[in-house]
Amino acid sequence: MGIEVVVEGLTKAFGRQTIWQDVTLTLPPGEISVMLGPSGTGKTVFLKAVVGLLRPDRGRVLVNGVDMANSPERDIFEARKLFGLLFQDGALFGSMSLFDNIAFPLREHTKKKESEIRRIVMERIELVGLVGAERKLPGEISGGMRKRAGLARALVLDPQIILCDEPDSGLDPVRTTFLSQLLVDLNAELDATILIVTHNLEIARTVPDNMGMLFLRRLVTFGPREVLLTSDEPVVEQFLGGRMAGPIGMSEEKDQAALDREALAGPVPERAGTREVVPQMRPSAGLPERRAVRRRRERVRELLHTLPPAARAAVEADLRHGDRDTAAYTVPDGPAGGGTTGPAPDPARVDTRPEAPTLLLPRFGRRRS
Ligand SMILES: Nc1ncnc2c1ncn2[C@@H]1O[C@H](COP(=O)(O)OP(=O)(O)OP(=O)(O)O)[C@@H](O)[C@H]1O
Repeated sequence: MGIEVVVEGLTKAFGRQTIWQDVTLTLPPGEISVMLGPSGTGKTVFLKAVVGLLRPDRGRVLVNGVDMANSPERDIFEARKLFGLLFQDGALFGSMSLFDNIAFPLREHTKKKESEIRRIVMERIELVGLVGAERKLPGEISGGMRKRAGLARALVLDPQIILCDEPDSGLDPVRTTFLSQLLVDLNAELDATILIVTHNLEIARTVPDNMGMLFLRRLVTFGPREVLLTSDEPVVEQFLGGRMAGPIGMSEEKDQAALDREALAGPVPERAGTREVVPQMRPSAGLPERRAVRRRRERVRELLHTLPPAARAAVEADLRHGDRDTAAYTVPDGPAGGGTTGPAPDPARVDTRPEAPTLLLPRFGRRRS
């Protein structure tokens, strides 16, 4: 099972610019979490702090007993081997073949023989569906293939924690869905803890177990996906609805005068479906169910009494369906979840989840005995 990541009171500034402060959250082991936030709110800086590539000014990041924020560099370096990192652009070396790029961490960090390296690299290449492309240079393949190569490289050291920085950037919606499916499938196979930083609402709505959002130098919320997806925080509603009205401005937050002008113009109608808890993506046919799902149900059951009403209703709907399915649940009309537990989910909606595509990346598409 993946490893829990505990972040406590994390604060980071560059000179006089505070990026975020007092960020506290726990990434539950083996679960998938997503961190949202408008551009420039410090999501990448957060990932770098988690993996110990940037030292925060205050706070701790506990991974397997190592504080990634304050330990000696030697200990951080060792603990970093637990991580797989997928950077925005795949961060591949342009002059190296995909094979050599993917082999790089093994050659750098292990003393494995070339034959063993070849076995591992080819296994990961198959896993992400790049068989046949291993001799190509990064410049000779598409952006989506580069992402998958980056992911293969992130997987060669058998990470127990996978951090993905905007895995969707530069991908079309179809490739983004394939990549989402790949991440869910990897989680089903590896049971690794995964944190994805993204702006992509489709990924945010369908992939994670937990969601958080950074805005205005603080963590607005972090918890079970139902909390953020039903939240009535203005910044969350604006972000999920992709609206102009709200506290997020073109470059940063809006000033009070702009907010006052908006208020005078009257309430903005909510876009349909904005606060809907849509079904979570499931592993491809032939793969095991994600072990995290059952663990999360037990965990969230304990949290139920602490959740806002709309989130509680959505979680209850999910629990009612147990292992059979994940129910779609729409927040009832009315202010802030209406203080009501809401209607039971419409059974007709339960099966609206798109079937897992059968023609997937080779590994996931192949028949299993
Ligand atoms: N090494 C650094 N030195 C100084 N400032 C930095 C450094 N790294 C990041 N920043 C600043 O930190 C802020 C947050 O950057 P970051 O890249 O984490 O944002 P982000 O939320 O990931 O944005 P995007 O969604 O656009 O990728 C930015 O203002 C950036 O200029």
